[in-house]
Amino acid sequence: MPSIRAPASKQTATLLVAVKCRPLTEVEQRQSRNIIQFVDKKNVVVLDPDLSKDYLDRIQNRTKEKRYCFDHVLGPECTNADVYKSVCSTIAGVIQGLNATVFAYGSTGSGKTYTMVGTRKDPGLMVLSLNTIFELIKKDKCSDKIEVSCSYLEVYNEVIYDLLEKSSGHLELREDPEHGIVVAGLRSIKVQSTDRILELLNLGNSRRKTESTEANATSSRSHAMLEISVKRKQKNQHLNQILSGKLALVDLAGSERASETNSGGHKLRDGANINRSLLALANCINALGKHQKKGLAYVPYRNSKLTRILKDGLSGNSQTVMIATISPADDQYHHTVNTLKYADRAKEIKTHVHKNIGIIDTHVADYQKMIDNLQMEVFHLRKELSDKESQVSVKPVEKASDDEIPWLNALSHETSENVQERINLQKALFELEETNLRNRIELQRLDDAIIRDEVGLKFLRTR
Ligand SMILES: Nc1ncnc2c1ncn2[C@@H]1O[C@H](COP(=O)(O)OP(=O)(O)OP(=O)(O)O)[C@@H](O)[C@H]1O
Repeated sequence: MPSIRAPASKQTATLLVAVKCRPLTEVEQRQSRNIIQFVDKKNVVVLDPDLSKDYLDRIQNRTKEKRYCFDHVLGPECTNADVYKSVCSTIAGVIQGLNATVFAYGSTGSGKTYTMVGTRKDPGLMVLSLNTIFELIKKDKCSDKIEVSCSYLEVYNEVIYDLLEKSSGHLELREDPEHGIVVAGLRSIKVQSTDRILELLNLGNSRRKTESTEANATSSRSHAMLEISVKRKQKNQHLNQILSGKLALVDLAGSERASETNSGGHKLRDGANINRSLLALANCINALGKHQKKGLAYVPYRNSKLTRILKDGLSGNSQTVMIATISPADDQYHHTVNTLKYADRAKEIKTHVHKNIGIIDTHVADYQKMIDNLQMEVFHLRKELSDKESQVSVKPVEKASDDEIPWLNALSHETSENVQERINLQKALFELEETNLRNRIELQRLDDAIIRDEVGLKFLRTR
């Protein structure tokens, strides 16, 4: 396993928020009115669904009309490829060791699954980002070894299931000191092409819990997360480095009111759990939004499995995109405004992005060998440096006669070359000493770990 080093540099990123409004469905076209107006590519207006309000109400601010501004707003005519274009800048970093999270948030039937998974004719963000990752890997010119693997999970009724396992049991979350929150026992499958991931994606989707509700014929009753992890093994003269980037694509279940979905029994319980985790997510978004405005605030990540899984995407090491999906129908006014209210708060959220750089486990003996080689190199460089220095001070100049001038010119040229070479050697020496020092620290760390293990073993044996 690679050990993750402290990041070299962190960059603060702001959560990117895009709003996608789906078209009216056939039924809605007959029964509902469109209340969404797109002012431009960033501004959207939700009209008051009450048509009886007149001009006077409007100018006296008595209407429920609301105006919002986001990074991108996309109307019903936009395809998933258009949505993808506006958020794809976050995806490319994944093959360079950065983390990215894309999640769709919105009420039941607003188009989350359509945006994330899509259809054959209009593939969703999961498929489009996978295409990008494999295209980038194909175009990559360096000789690094790149490995792609994927996992797919769902959170249903506050229990985590592996969608890539036929009869997955309940999985638990574990806090790992190096990798943060991990799902213990989740299957991660190595893949070599988009087609293979699509196969796994379809398989996972077929296992996902869906129900027909009054609000949506194929309503997702669980939150699903597809995670693509890209490991790039870099080899240089002295170090075996590994860059590991992750892309998490999340299709949340829809928030809903029991009365609207006309549910009872287990459907009612599903709904309550879905709402509970979405409420926890909304509370985290609220707290994080305040946190940016007024200083530190408590963020209740631990209130649901969903928020614990999304913790990194919401405030940790990740470039994050929120796609807020809305319906244009007037009877969805409250849901639409609610979704846009949270999306508006999410604009304030900041994350801290840095590359995940690890060192591939190297045996202690290999480190010793590396240190020996580096010490030999340092010795040779020192010797070369002192030889050059003695050469420069060989011939004292007394008086320059005419026939000595070419010789003096040559000497001056040689001196400046020697000085340059000395500088280069000095630089190389510094670099080698630095690498040497890093290796010693790693060696010390490994020694400490061995001692700790031995003490642990002794303790166990004496019990
Ligand atoms: N951009 C779109 N273009 C055409 N149809 C769409 C679009 N977005 C959504 N739809 C249609 O709207 C309906 C609901 O969409 P979808 O199932 O994606 O909603 P959802 O938000 O995932 O709902 P739930 O939370 O209940 O799972 C579907 O019939 C889907 O085909």
